[in-house]
Amino acid sequence: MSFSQELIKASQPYLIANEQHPFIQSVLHNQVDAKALAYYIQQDLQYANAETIVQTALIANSKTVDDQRLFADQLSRHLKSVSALFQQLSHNNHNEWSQQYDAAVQPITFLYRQHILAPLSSANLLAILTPFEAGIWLYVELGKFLSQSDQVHQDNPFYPWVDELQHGEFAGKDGISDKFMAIIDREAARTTESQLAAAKQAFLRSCLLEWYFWDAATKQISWASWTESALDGQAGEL
Ligand SMILES: Cc1ncc(CO)c(N)n1
Repeated sequence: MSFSQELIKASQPYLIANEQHPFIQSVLHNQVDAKALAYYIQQDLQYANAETIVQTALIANSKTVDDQRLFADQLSRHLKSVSALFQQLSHNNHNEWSQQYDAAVQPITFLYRQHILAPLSSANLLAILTPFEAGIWLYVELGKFLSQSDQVHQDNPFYPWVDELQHGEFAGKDGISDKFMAIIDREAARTTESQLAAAKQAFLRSCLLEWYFWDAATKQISWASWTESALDGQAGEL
């Protein structure tokens, strides 16, 4: 079994948990809560900014021009798709695009951003790529799940997201997720057991943080709501 196959196998329970999350289920039934979607749009834009930083590090830590070009091309596509997709989602959700971009980074977004940014100081391609690719892989799988349900149509405000992940540059044999997995396998073949174990843990933690990302949107978790619960002495629930 290749290392990427091992990652995909180990993350199946996380994928199922993401599919079952009330946010994803609400998409499936075209009952997305407008407040949850507005929160998601704002916070995912902040996550996408961290992805931009990760991709500049992937370019900087590549050993070949071919790798640099692959990462640079993907960064360019990322920047184009981020604004187009989020403008569309904002429009569908009746949110003013100009108000979405500068939102404060809320707790789960903060954690997830830190998680994908943490390996940058290692200057190690496998360590930097693996937790970032986990998010892309999971999104492609969720996109597949939603589109194969045949229940998400153009009248669904989340439709552009599903469409982007199925027909964009992400999915399929020539999609970026498979290309990133191929680089992960190439790097995994020449590293140590302990680095592999760390990369696997980072991949699974990304899948876990994806679940919390939907959960944060559903509950609109904020530093203010966290502070309120803590200072009120309420039994802590995320
Ligand atoms: C939270 C999250 N995970 C993964 C992706 C995929 O790029 C994204 N845009 N946002």
